[in-house]
Amino acid sequence: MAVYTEVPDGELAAFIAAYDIGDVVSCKGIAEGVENSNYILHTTGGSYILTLYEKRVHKEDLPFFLGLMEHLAEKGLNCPTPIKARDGVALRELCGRPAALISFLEGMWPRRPTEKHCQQVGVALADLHLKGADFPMQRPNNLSVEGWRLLVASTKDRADEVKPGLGQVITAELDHLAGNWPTGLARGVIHADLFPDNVFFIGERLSGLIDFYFACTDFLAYDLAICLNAWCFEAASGGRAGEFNVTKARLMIEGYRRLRPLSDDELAALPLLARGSALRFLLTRLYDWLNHPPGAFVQPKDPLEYLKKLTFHQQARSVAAYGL
Ligand SMILES: Nc1ncnc2c1ncn2[C@@H]1O[C@H](COP(=O)(O)OP(=O)(O)O)[C@@H](O)[C@H]1O
Ligand SMILES: N[C@@H](CCOP(=O)(O)O)C(=O)O
Repeated sequence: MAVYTEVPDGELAAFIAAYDIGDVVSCKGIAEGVENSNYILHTTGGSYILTLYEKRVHKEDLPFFLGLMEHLAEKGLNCPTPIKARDGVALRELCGRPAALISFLEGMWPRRPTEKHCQQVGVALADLHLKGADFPMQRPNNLSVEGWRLLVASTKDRADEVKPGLGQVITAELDHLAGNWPTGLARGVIHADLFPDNVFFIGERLSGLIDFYFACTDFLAYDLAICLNAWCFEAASGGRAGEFNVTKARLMIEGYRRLRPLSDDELAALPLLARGSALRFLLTRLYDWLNHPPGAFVQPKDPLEYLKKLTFHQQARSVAAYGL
């Protein structure tokens, strides 16, 4: 469960008193999520998410994340927007942690993504890229090639504890990607973690995007590659466990292209970008797997799920593998 910092009632009341949102009715920790402490806060004025930013989120990045949410929400993207206190400031401190209130979004994330979900995610991702195009701040992606290099260095010696030969696989993959990573593709603001648990639906209609805490400036098509990995492989259990669903991929890419056309270079780079994205999540999961303290309440995610995805993309010869 992701409540690392407990907030005593007195401190909460003092924090909320800085806002014009009424009085606290209830404040409950949210079990989902892994990075930060999140609470659902009901006041006499409405419902909000209270987030206390924990160790992995750097304080200096918060103006980028909060500024981006505000920018996108103002442009009409359905995403949370930071709530400003009476003094006009959204980023504050609570229990010794950076903290912010953001607006509450209705909806549920899909436990079993369908073709319809994937198509709408493609459209929403392109919408985010277009609406983010004039966001003035930049944030380098610290989980691109140089970040992978650091993660490989810190995991390769113990990677074979998870699967024999894994250390060699990640080292060779990093070499391949570092030597071939594209340079000239269209860049802009990307979400960088648009997994099913960060996309809300009401019924079958996409109702909003959350969790902008990995957002950064990088290739737009890399964001699409992240989504292909996160949405288009069948769930680990069930008849087609782990298989790539080419129909979902085609619908997602078509959905994306409806709002933002992909250049020939972007399409040609897709298999490589998908490999990079698979390595990125393989490495962060591997790092967490090897370093999580025994008894920690957040269960680390399975790194080998992303090894299987990486193997699929290594065999993809062109964008035809993704249904185009
Ligand atoms: N703006 C929001 N509106 C409604 N629920 C939210 C909102 N932000 C977060 N949540 C809830 O909190 C959970 C964890 O949020 P998330 O940002 O993914 O956390 P973390 O960054 O710690 O992984 C989500 O799965 C969702 O249930
Ligand atoms: N999506 C990442 C982990 C980050 O989790 P989130 O709850 O912040 O979306 C993964 O699956 O490895």
